[in-house]
Amino acid sequence: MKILTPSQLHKADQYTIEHQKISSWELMERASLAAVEKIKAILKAPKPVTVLAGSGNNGGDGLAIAFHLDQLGYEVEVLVLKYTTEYSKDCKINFDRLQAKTEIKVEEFTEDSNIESLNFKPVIIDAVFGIGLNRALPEFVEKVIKKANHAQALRIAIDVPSGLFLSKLTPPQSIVFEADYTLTFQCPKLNFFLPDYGNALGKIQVIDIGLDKSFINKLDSDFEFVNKKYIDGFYKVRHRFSHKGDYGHLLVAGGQYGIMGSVSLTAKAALKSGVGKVTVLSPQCGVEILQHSVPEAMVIPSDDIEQVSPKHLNFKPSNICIGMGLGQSKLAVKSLTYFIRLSKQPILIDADGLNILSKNKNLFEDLPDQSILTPHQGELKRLIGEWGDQYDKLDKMKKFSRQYNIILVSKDAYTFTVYDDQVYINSTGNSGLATAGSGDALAGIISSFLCQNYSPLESSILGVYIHGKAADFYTTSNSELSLTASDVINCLGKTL
Ligand SMILES: NC(=O)C1=CN([C@@H]2O[C@H](COP(=O)(O)OP(=O)(O)OC[C@H]3O[C@@H](n4cnc5c(N)ncnc54)[C@H](O)[C@@H]3O)[C@@H](O)[C@H]2O)[C@@H](O)CC1
Ligand SMILES: Nc1ncnc2c1ncn2[C@@H]1O[C@H](COP(=O)(O)OP(=O)(O)O)[C@@H](O)[C@H]1O
Ligand SMILES: [K+]
Repeated sequence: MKILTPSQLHKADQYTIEHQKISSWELMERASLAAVEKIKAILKAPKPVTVLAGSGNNGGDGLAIAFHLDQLGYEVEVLVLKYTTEYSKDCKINFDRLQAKTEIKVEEFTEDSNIESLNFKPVIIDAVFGIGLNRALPEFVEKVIKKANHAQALRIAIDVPSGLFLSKLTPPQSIVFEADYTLTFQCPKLNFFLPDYGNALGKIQVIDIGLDKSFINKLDSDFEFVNKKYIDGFYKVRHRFSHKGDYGHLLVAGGQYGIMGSVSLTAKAALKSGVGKVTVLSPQCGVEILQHSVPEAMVIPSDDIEQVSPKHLNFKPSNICIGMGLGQSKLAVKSLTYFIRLSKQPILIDADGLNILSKNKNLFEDLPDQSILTPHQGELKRLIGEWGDQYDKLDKMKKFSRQYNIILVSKDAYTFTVYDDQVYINSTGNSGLATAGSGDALAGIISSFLCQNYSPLESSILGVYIHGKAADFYTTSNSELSLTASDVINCLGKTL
C-alpha cells in the first residue's frame, strides 16, 4: 500500500469528488460511517463517548461520527475546539445537523474557556486536527489534549492523532494526542512510523474510503507500507514434484565459544522457512551443540577451536549468511573477507559482520550486488554514520544503499527495507521481538527465501514481514514479555 503525503491525499480527495460525482460532504460522510464501523468493533458495546472536534474537516468527521454514534444509541457529548472563527463548509453542515437532529450537548471551547471544569467520558474520540495541521497547536488546544491524555479513557484518533505533523517532522516536546487506536483514512502516513512520536499512534487501522485507485496508482511515492496484499503479490507456492535441490543450499557462518545459540537460531529459522539444505560453518567447539540442537543442518568444523576460520568448501552454497556471533577478532575479519570474496551471489551480513564492515569499508568493493545488510539501529549508526533528524536518516540510508548497491534492512519497531530509493515499511511485529536472538532468526528467514529464488529485495521484504507476523501469532495468546526467538521460529509454520 502506497504511503501518500497530505498534499497527494488532498489531490486524491479532489479527483475522487470530481470523478465519482459526489460532494466533499458525501466523501466525509463515507469516511465517517466507515470510522463508526471500526469504533463499534473496538468498543464491542455502546459506551459513553466524548468527541473532541476541531473546526476544519477533521472536525467535520468528528461531528459526523458523533451524529451516527448517537443514532446507534451511544451516549455522546461533543466539545468543539474552535481554533478558527469560521467552520469549514462541511464541518458547518455537520455542526448544524447535530444541533437540529440530536439532543447531544455541544460545547464550543475557545482560549477563554475554563479548562478546569473539563471532564471526559470513558471513550475520547480525537477529531481536532487531521492531515491539515501545519503549525504548532494553539495553546488552548494543547491544554485540552494534555488533559485528555491524562484521563482514564480509551483514546481513538480519527485520521491522525492531533498534534502530529505530517508534512514535516513534529517539533520536539510537542503535545500529541496519545491514541490507543488511530483510524486513518485511505493509507497510513510516513510520520506514523518514525520513532519520535510513534508511541502516540497506538494500533493503526487503515480505512479504505474509496479514493480513486487509478489516480492513486499514478502518484509517485518513495514509501510502501508492506501488508499481506503486497506480500501475496509475489509469494510463491511449491510445486508438487519439487525436491530439496530446488530450494537452495544455505551456508551459515558464525558463532563462537559461548555464542553458539546465534547460528543455531539462524539455521533453524532458515529450515523452518523452507530452504532445501543448510550447512553451518562452526568453530570446532560448536559442532556437537549444533548437531544436537539442529539435527537437520550439516555442520563443518573450522580449523579453529573457538572461532570460525576461512575454510575451503567442497560444495557450492546458493547463498551465504554470515556474521551472527562471529566476533570481531583478526580471524573474524579474515573469515568475513574470505567469504565475501568467495560469494558470487548476494550474501547476507548481520551483527558482528556489519561491525567489521563498518571498520573495513574496502570490503564493500567485493560485496556482490544486491547483498543484504540487516543492521539494528546501533549497527546502522556504525555503518552510515550519525544522522540528524529522522528525515536525514532516511536520506542517508537511501544514499548508502545506492552507493554500494545493497539492500539495507534497518531493524526497528517498524523495520525499513531500503533499495533503489524506495523504502518498504513493514506492518507486522511487536515489542516482544525486543529480545536476544530475534535478529539471528530474521537473518535465517531472509537467507532462506534468498536460496528459494526470491530476489534479494523480495527476500528481505518477505522475511521481515513473516518474522513480525510469527511474533504477532505468538502474542495472540501469549504475553509479549515471554516471546523468545525460539517462539518466533516455532510460529513460522503457522504463519507461512
Ligand atoms: N473531502 C475531504 O477532503 C476529506 C477530508 N477528510 C478529513 O479532513 C481532514 C483534513 O481536513 P483539513 O484540510 O480541513 O485539515 P484539518 O482539519 O486537519 O485542519 C483544519 C485547518 O486548520 C488550519 N490549521 C492548521 N494548523 C493549525 C493550527 N496549528 N492552528 C490553527 N489552525 C490550523 C489549516 O488551515 C487546516 O486546513 C482529514 O484529516 C480527514 O480527517 C475526510 O473527511 C475525508 C474526506
Ligand atoms: N519494539 C519492537 N517492535 C517490533 N519489533 C522489534 C522491536 N524491537 C526489536 N524488534 C525486532 O527484533 C529484531 C531484533 O534484532 P537484533 O537487535 O539484531 O537482535 P539480536 O541481535 O539479539 O538477534 C529486529 O528484527 C527488530 O526489528
Ligand atoms: K485527529
